[in-house]
Amino acid sequence: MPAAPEAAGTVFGDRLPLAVAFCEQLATTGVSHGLIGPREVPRLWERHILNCAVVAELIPAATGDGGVGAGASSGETRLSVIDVGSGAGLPGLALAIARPDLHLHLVEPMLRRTTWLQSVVDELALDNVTVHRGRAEEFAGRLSAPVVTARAVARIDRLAAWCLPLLDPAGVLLALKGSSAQEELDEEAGALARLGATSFDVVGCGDGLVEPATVVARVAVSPEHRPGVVSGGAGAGSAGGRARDARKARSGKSAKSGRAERPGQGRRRST
Ligand SMILES: C[S@@+](CC[C@H](N)C(=O)[O-])C[C@H]1O[C@@H](n2cnc3c(N)ncnc32)[C@H](O)[C@@H]1O
Repeated sequence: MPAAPEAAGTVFGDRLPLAVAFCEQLATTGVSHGLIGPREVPRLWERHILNCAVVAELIPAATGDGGVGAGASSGETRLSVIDVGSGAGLPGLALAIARPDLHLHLVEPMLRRTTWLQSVVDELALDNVTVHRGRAEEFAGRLSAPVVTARAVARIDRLAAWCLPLLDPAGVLLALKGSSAQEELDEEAGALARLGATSFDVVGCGDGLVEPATVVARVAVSPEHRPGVVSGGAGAGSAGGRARDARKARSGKSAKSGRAERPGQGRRRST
């Protein structure tokens, strides 16, 4: 197992032993259960654990009033975050370890993966994580939070169609992306607006901690946004969306109708 770099101490503080235990799980059972490739083991810290944990910079501190999603337990004072397509717990478990003031809801459809995720949660005795088995779309109206995260799950238009219905009013989707982030946002600006996004931008995280910086596509919804409402459709208005709509039409299924509002779009880029 690779040794924890110095930055890990800065990011995880007194929870570093939990991060080391997570790294151990990834390097052993994560590989043997097929959740992470063996070639990733030497770079687990830099490319995966730290790269994900630094996204905590973009998540506000819990205010004490809960910020609790529809699916979260009552009485919860931690800020809820939904991680869609958690896979091997990235970024969900890395964030839960770095930020005990958050409650992470890990949404993952594959049984093999949710079983592994739950075993890691139990092994590390994390009391701020709930594992949910299912596709993000199935949780619209059942689970919501002020922040939704996702890494390597889908292109931004499809991801927004799945994730924006999980956002509370004025909530934000943080999609960990590579260098394609700005291009994807530019290409899917219309689709994002139809899906209810009011602004989007690209931000870099982990300055001085990870190299290169983690690139995040940030998509926000308005204070009037209603959780559970699925507007537009995956890739509505995009070439991919039109192709999917055409396939649905040919197969006799109707494409989802869209709210055709076009709110203002932010395009600030900072790194
Ligand atoms: C390439 S993996 C990425 C896993 C992890 N986020 C990471 O960065 O290592 C994509 C994950 O998204 C999950 N996934 C695919 N479609 C999904 C959906 N509609 N809702 C939730 N998860 C989904 C897959 O099961 C898979 O675990």
